Amino acid sequence: MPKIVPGYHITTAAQIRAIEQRAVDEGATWPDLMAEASRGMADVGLTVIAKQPNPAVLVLVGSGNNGGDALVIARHIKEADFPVSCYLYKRKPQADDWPFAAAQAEAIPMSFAADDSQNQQLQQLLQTSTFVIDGLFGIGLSRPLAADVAHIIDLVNASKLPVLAVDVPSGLDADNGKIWGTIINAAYTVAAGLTKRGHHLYPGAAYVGKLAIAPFTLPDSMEEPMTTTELNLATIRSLVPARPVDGHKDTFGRVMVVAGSYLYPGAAWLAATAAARSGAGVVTLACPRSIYGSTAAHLHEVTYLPLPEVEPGELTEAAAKLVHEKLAKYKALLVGPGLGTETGTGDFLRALIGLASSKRRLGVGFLGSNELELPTKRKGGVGFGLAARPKEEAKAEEEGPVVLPPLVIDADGLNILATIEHWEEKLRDQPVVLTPHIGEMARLLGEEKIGEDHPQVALEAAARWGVTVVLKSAHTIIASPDGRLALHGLANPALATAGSGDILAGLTAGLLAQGLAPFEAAQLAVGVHGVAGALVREELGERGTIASDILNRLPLAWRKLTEGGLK
Ligand SMILES: NC(=O)C1=CN([C@@H]2O[C@H](COP(=O)(O)OP(=O)(O)OC[C@H]3O[C@@H](n4cnc5c(N)ncnc54)[C@H](OP(=O)(O)O)[C@@H]3O)[C@@H](O)[C@H]2O)[C@H](O)CC1
Ligand SMILES: [K+]
Repeated sequence: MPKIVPGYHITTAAQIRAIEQRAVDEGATWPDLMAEASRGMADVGLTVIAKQPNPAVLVLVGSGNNGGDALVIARHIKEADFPVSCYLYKRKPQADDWPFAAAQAEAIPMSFAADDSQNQQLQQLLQTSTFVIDGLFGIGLSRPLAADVAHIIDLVNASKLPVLAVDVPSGLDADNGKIWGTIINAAYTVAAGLTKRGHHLYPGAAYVGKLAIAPFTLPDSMEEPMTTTELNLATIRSLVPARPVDGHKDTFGRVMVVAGSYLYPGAAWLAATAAARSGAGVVTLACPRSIYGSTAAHLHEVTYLPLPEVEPGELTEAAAKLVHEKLAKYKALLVGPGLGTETGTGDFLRALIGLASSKRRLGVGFLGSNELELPTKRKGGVGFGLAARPKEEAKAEEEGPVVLPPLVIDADGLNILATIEHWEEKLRDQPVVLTPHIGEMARLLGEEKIGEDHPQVALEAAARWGVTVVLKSAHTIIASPDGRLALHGLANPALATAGSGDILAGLTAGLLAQGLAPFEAAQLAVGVHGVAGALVREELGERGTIASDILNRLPLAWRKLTEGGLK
């Protein structure tokens, strides 16, 4: 089985070039590669063209191999007996340009942008055409578009004709979804061989339209490992953990959710309910005393650990001790949603995860950590370890060291973290998932705003901090410290509602409790959250939806994932 799987692996421009090179090293020729990819792209185009009453196709041809593909596609359209003409940008007739020569041999009409300074020919062609193939630029575009070609793209978009983009819509940066000035607004995009990161990342992803993949014989082996995967229904499904019929509460794991405050009680409710709806066995909500009564009055499916406050809205370091005392049985800990960022709450969080506080340093370690150096007796150490190991549990109780289960830090937990110098020292290489949105990410990085290449930002941060990072935006990115990346390309405005992040954090913790590794738990949480969001949109539309609509559709989302669809 090839190591590279279309629809699963996503490439960068450099990776696709390495793949092409390897295919050539293994005996393929460049014309072979182009012929194969272009055949698949033409087939997608022809299915649409064939449905039009009097189709006439205009093919835009650039100077590189994307334009080469477009010329081969033009021939296939001609062979299928549909009228076709080409408009060439910076592509001069040259003897060694075989795609050009082959198209010319078929007597396909050619117009040259170089002879059309006012774009009159182009406008005429657009008026007499019913369909456009965009082969101006593919993965070779990595600088702002020249004004002349930007104008060509604007005219094509203004024509409102359906466009099929060859590999990527021209104007898109294939590596990061950036738009180089302007971009073809494609109704269809056919990726050559594999999808590229840019297909899945906004703002460019909004112009991709329906995305298909043209088959391309992939080399069986690649020196450079394929590290980016696509979170689609199939891949999400593959992550769902088995649910033994004889399972019980502890089989499915206990989750401790530390969330909520006087001003933000709803976040606690959303995060804890999502953890419960993740399939976890038991959820305990550790929330400030000031909201305990009202929360417990309507959230009945979780157990509670009311936490002491300095005053309503501000926790104390003593609350951390209380959580530590209960943690031994828990397989995952979520901290942050709606906590607020008061000073006492900051002290609480530092103490909870064993980060140095202004007053003193508490030792905290993590579950499953080899490097855990638990502090000596009675010093109140905290580390990561495997929960519910009776001996260690007893030892922890006797000696004081606290073992943290896999941890999710979200929202205000991240805002507090960002105020602590070298916060990553404690978390590095531990089973930790951070779930920042763009603003929280900037704070964690100590920057005003993050770079435009979000996958790169997330990957570098995950590697630097040694934790899994879920960078939330219209296209959520999940980066593992070992360099793996998962992209969830389906933007869903129904998910962009207050409280949606609390649900994602609760789901992630719930899946960690069920034994998934951080990168897998994060992907599945993003995936099932997305499926629930899609169900909300299907049923209620995009406007007026609230976070609890998503929460209520989580069971259906699981059913859709495990039973393969709803009736
Ligand atoms: N398996 C596969 O993925 C296959 C992909 N194929 C197709 O090949 C293209 C990539 O082709 P490439 O030639 O590397 O690059 P492009 O065609 O995208 O563009 C390069 C040309 O564009 C010029 N350029 C670049 N930026 C600009 C700009 N801002 N303004 C104007 N012109 C620009 C560039 O000129 P230079 O001056 O930089 O040299 C090039 O002339 C891929 O996307 C697929 O469609 C193959 O078919 C094989 C299989
Ligand atoms: K293109």
